[in-house]
Amino acid sequence: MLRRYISYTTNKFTNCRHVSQSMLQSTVDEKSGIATVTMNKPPVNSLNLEFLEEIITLLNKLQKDKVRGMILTSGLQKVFCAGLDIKELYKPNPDRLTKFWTTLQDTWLSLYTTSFPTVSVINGHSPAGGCMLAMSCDYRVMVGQNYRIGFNEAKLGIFAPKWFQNTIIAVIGQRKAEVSLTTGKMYTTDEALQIGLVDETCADADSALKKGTHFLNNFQNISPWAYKMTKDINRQSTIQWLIDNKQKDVDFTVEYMQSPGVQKNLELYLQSLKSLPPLKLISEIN
Ligand SMILES: CCCCCC/C=C\CC(=O)SCCNC(=O)CCNC(=O)[C@H](O)C(C)(C)COP(=O)(O)OP(=O)(O)OC[C@H]1O[C@@H](n2cnc3c(N)ncnc32)[C@H](O)[C@@H]1OP(=O)(O)O
Repeated sequence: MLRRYISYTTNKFTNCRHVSQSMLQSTVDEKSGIATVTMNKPPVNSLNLEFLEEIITLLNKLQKDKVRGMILTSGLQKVFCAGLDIKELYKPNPDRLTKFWTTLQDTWLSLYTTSFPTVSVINGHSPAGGCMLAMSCDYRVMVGQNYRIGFNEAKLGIFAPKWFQNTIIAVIGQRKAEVSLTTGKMYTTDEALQIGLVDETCADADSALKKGTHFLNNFQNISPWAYKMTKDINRQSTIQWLIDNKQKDVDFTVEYMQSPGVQKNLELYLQSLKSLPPLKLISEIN
């Protein structure tokens, strides 16, 4: 098993504090208080149990450190996040799947309710759970024209649970969310901007980071308390639904995922991941 470690260092030349875990790197700019969190779990930043646990640990640490904002991005070449690790869902061990799904719920609750503003800089493909990660931030900047983003769960023969769907509805509205989720369409950068899945686009990652920082600078003169209260009230019904239905959601998912039909669909999808040439899959599923 990989040894996990956390180290903290301060770089006196850049005035940045670095936090490094095995799959996440975080740098806090001392002057602005903005943390840049880079996901680095090759090959595709898929969300497995251990990765989700690291995300929660880091979010708690950033909260404790009272950062003023966070930019979430990827250190990989062409993938922001490939969504849930399909290996957690295919032929699952029920105990691990229970822990995985509970941790996914907790990750979402932590990210969706942060006391500081958050931006995702989407510098690569971002399907399903990857798109959900981006949607759970307050603002999204997508880089370049080569990547796809969207909710392709239906293409895997599965569906997004209510709290996933409500998060999307809050961003793009009921009608667009329904079309997006039922068709499983993966959007180009321009299409994503057009339907409001992302707030801004730009040519390269550096400019996207600048745009993200620019958005976070809006909060320099906003009381953190006013920010947090406003966000909580705005997101309250979706958050409360999950808090009230956590166990029911876990029980349903664990049972549903183990059903033969779902397992067959996942098997076929995993095969297609192996057999299609690189990047063909994501364009095939448009
Ligand atoms: C009540 C039920 C509730 C269910 C709720 C479900 C909610 C969310 C579901 C999900 O998030 S499911 C995951 C959806 N994700 C995808 O469909 C992405 C599939 N992947 C791709 O399209 C491509 O891999 C990519 C992301 C565009 C990257 O392409 P690239 O050419 O760079 O890399 P590949 O060669 O395709 O992949 C490398 C390596 O990674 C494996 N892999 C890719 N995605 C995943 C994944 N999501 N989980 C696990 N593993 C993944 C892929 O199989 C390759 O493995 P190897 O062949 O190297 O072993």
